[in-house]
Formats: sequence, C-alpha cells, structure tokens
Amino acid sequence: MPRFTIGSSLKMYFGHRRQVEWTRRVAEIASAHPAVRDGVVEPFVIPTFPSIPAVLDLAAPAGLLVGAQDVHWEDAGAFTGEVSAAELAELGVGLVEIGHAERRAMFGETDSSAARKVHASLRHGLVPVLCIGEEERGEHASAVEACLRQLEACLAVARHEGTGGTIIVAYEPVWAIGQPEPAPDVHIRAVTRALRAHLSGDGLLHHARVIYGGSAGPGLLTRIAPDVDGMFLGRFAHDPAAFGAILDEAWKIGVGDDSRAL
Ligand SMILES: O=C(CO)COP(=O)(O)O
Repeated sequence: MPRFTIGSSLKMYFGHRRQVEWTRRVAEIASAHPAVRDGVVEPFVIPTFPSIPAVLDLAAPAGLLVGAQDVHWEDAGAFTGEVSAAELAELGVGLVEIGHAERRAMFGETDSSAARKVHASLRHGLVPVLCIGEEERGEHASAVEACLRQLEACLAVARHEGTGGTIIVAYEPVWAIGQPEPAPDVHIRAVTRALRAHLSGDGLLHHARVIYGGSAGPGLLTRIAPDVDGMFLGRFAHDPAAFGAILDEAWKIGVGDDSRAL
C-alpha cells in the first residue's frame, strides 16, 4: 500500500491538447521519480471526459492512475449526456471523482446523488474519490461533525446494499477551494484525523484513504503528513514542476518514515 495518494483534477481549465501535454510532462516526472518507482506515492490525474483515452495512453505506462470527474449511477439507458461507471471501467479508468463542491454548487449534486454514484462505482470496481467538506469556516469540532455526517450520507447506498471496496475520501473544505492558501494545518489535521479514525477498520470499505484538497500545493504535505494519506491538487499543480516538487516532499517523508521504523 503506497504511503501517499497524490493527484490532480484538471477540472475544465485546459483544452484537450494542453491536458495531453500536461500529462506527458507529469508522466515523465513521475516515472523517473523514486517516490513513484518505490511505491511511496500512487499518483493520479483526472482529466475531462473526452481526454480520458489520450491521457490513459500516456499515464498508465508511467504508473499514474486516471480518473473521471463524474459518473452516472445507472449502467445504461436513456440518460443523455451522462457516462456510466461500466463504460469508465471498460476504458481502463481507475478512479471516479464524486460530489465535488463545484458540482454540488453549480450542477445540483447532493449527498443522495453522490451516494448512488459511490455505489455504482464500487459495483464496477472503480475507486470513488468522494469529495466532502464543510461550507463555512468555523471550529474544528463543527467541521468534523459536518464531514462525518456528509460522509455517511454519501456512503448510505453502498452500506445498505453491502457493496464494499476501496475508497478515497477527499476532505475539501468549501471555503478553502480556489483560494490563495489552503486551510490552516491544524484545521486540516483535526478533520482528517477524525475521518481516518472513523474509517479505520471499516468492515465494508477496505483501504479507505483520506486526502486533503483546497488550494493545496508544494510545502503543505510536509506539514500535514502525519494525518493524511495524500493530497488532491488543483491550480497549484498546473505547472508540472510543482507536481514534481510535491513528489520530492513525499519521498523525503517516506524515507523518514522508513528510517524511523528501522
Ligand atoms: O477542488 C480542488 C481539487 O479538486 C482544489 O482546487 P484548488 O487547489 O485549485 O483550490
């Protein structure tokens, strides 16, 4: 099991050519990096739907997982504009982002639609990257409470149906997305610690991982590493070199962990 899962959603920032170019550079950096070669980091990229096949061609040989930014909960039928988990699995997609704050705010995503999408993804062996986070900045305790409530609401269908698997929970406080700085370290660590404790030993969701997103960039992982399993990057990974800098950090932390264990 890699120590960290680190990746980026390209949202709708780039066109097709630029996503391919970005992936080519990040794939070069990742495949040559000891953090990826030695399994300290499991890297991923989440492009737009039409760019998935081209991104997969470059990413897969470099050890980068590829995700989709959304999914529909049904397997097939009259659902114009939607894409099923079955088709994503057929293409070789490994991850599915579900319930991102932008989809909740702009496209009517709710905990109950997210719950159906999580279930569909697990049924097809895809790993949900389930995005949760409180809307307003406040006390740690109220953020923990809101996130645990949201997490369980988004897992309700999978729990009801007894459908398990691996899941990545992306803690993304809504107020920290698209900002100059991430949430304060102590806040991130309090919430991710509580989420990890809640999910540890979960009978249904094996290997649940908790990563942080929201204006994350180089320098943050070193400060929050003891309480997270990775990071979900946005704008601050648009420069492929920044992705490389974060792999450097992860490698240093991983080597430190190993030497402490000896
Ligand atoms: O939403 C995010 C990742 O999904 C974070 O985006 P930013 O890092 O650009 O705020």
